[in-house]
Amino acid sequence: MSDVWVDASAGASGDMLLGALVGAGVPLAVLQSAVDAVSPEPVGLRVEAVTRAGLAATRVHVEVADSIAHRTWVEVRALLEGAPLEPAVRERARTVFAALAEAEAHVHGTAVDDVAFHEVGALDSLADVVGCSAGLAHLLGDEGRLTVSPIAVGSGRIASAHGSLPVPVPAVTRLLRGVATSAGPGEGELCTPTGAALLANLADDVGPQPAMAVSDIGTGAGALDPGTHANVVRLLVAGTLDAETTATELVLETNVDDLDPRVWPHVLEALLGAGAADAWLTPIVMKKGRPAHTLGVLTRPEHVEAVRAVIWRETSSIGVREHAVTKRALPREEVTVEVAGHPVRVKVSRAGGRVVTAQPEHDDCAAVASATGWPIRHVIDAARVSSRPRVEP
Ligand SMILES: O=C([S-])c1cc(C(=O)S)c[n+]([C@@H]2O[C@H](COP(=O)(O)O)[C@@H](O)[C@H]2O)c1
Ligand code: NI
Repeated sequence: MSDVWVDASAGASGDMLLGALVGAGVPLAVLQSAVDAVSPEPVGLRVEAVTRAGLAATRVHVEVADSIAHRTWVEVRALLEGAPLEPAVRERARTVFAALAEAEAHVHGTAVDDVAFHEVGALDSLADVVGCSAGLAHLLGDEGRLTVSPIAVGSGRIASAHGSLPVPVPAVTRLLRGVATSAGPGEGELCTPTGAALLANLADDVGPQPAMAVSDIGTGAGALDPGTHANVVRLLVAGTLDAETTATELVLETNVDDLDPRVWPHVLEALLGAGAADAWLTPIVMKKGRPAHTLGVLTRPEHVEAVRAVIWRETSSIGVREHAVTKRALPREEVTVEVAGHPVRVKVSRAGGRVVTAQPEHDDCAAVASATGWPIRHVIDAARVSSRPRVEP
């Protein structure tokens, strides 16, 4: 299961979306077997690497020898219902064609069941809708969300089965009601009825790219290469974010009331040197009202012998309590930024893909403060601000 974002800022068509899906890593066989399941005649899908205005893109050719120039919505629905398709694929394809039928019926003033698709009813459109439905079902699984950018529709006029049509064509304007659209980067029909029906009906949200750690990118091209802009649709797949980790570690504790307090910093340093994940002191008042300290150490099991040896050697303790604890940790990464020309490491942690902390390394900040004479709190602020564009989605 992955979340997906489609960038339709240069428009979209069924074949462009097929290309973007294959470019993002959906096996061609996933699309081909869904198309084979529905098509009454052989349909071949062929992949070609192309460029559009200097961008490398994937084009999927739909190769058909369709004998029927148009199909009614009732015929298309029967094909979908009779086909051995995964339910998630059938439902998506049915929803998309139902939307196309409703749009056509509205535009031409006919009953939905009487709609006869011309161009959009041919086998290549069936392949576009069913292939895209299968590809998206493959990426999204049960829980993935599909977000689509505002859609470029184009401008001008085109020739169609209805003669010359204004762009966006009437079916597209109907299909994209309520969806953010604009003319976009070039003249002509940038968004076709099939592209519009797929995006408008299969998207969970419309908007800019959501927070995601992108793992795969597909750039899909259709037949048109207008030369004015890269006529492509991009599809970004969210990777699996590093999961929160869970580990069993040990906490060692001992109460000490008779150690020269000046040696504690050395003890803590020696414990960290022996492999402890953390070591700390807590002031306490012990039996008989004596001021004392609890020494606490967190360590992975493989370091417990060495840690215990430091306690025996460096402190006056003659007994420790040891218990296993569950340690849960967020994934973290390190980025290095520059403050006044000096490097400062910043530790970044994420939860559910969102940055929850960005903490500049104190030693680096102290080094910059002493090199520049800046107050250290200003160095810390500057490091945080510099890290922001690098760490926030
Ligand atoms: O096939 C029909 S009835 C049809 C209707 C309309 C309307 O806007 S109404 C437009 N078109 C044009 O056909 C081609 C193919 O569309 P695809 O979605 O199959 O790529 C396209 O240029 C449409 O604008 C067809
Ligand atoms: Ni029409």
